Amino acid sequence: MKAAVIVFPGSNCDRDLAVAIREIGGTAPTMVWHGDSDLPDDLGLIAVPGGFSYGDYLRSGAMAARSPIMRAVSDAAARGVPVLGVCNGFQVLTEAGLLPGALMRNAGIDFVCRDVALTVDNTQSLFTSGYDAGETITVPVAHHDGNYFADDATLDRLEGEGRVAFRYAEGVNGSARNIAGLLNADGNVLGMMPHPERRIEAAHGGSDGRRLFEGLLAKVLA
Ligand SMILES: NC(=O)CC[C@H](N)C(=O)O
Repeated sequence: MKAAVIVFPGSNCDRDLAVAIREIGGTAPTMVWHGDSDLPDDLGLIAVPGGFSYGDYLRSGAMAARSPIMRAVSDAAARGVPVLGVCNGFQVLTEAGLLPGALMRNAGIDFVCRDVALTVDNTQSLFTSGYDAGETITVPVAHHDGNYFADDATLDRLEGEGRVAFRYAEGVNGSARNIAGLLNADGNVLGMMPHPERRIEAAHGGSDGRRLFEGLLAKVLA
């Protein structure tokens, strides 16, 4: 199986994701332009990268969610193909309706760019099996629209279904219930604001993000 990384005008973490997938999964992903209509066959993973797609105009991720390739991404997700959205990728996936809720402007208004502590809430998922239950990891964030919102009934349901993958150990951006990463109902789509691809080797200051790719890629690229 192969991986694909979707590239939008304004993506800036597409190469970082590609490097993580190539170095940890052993195979370079196919880079797929947003204007394409089709994805490669036999995909084991679709990665939607961070950045400022379409300059974050209208709302972060709103225009990218309506680009031609996202129809193919939605169809693939519905067939069970794993989809990982990081930062702007998470915003794109919520705007595309693949994940519930919305990512609003950070409560403190400012862009937040720093390492944050995350608790791994669900270690049973496809994406988080590389972590130990209750573990706290350190991964960087860099965003101005990371303030996750959903109504209380939705939040209760998401928590009850074990769909909160990662939580901020302390407040970062005003996110409801400190949600930093969220799974879809079938568990094959993960959106997360922190950047695991920016924490995969000692030169990055640590490798807590690496285990997400190790756990995930061993399964989906086999
Ligand atoms: N690093 C990123 O992906 C930035 C995400 C987004 N455009 C924001 O600033 O909220």
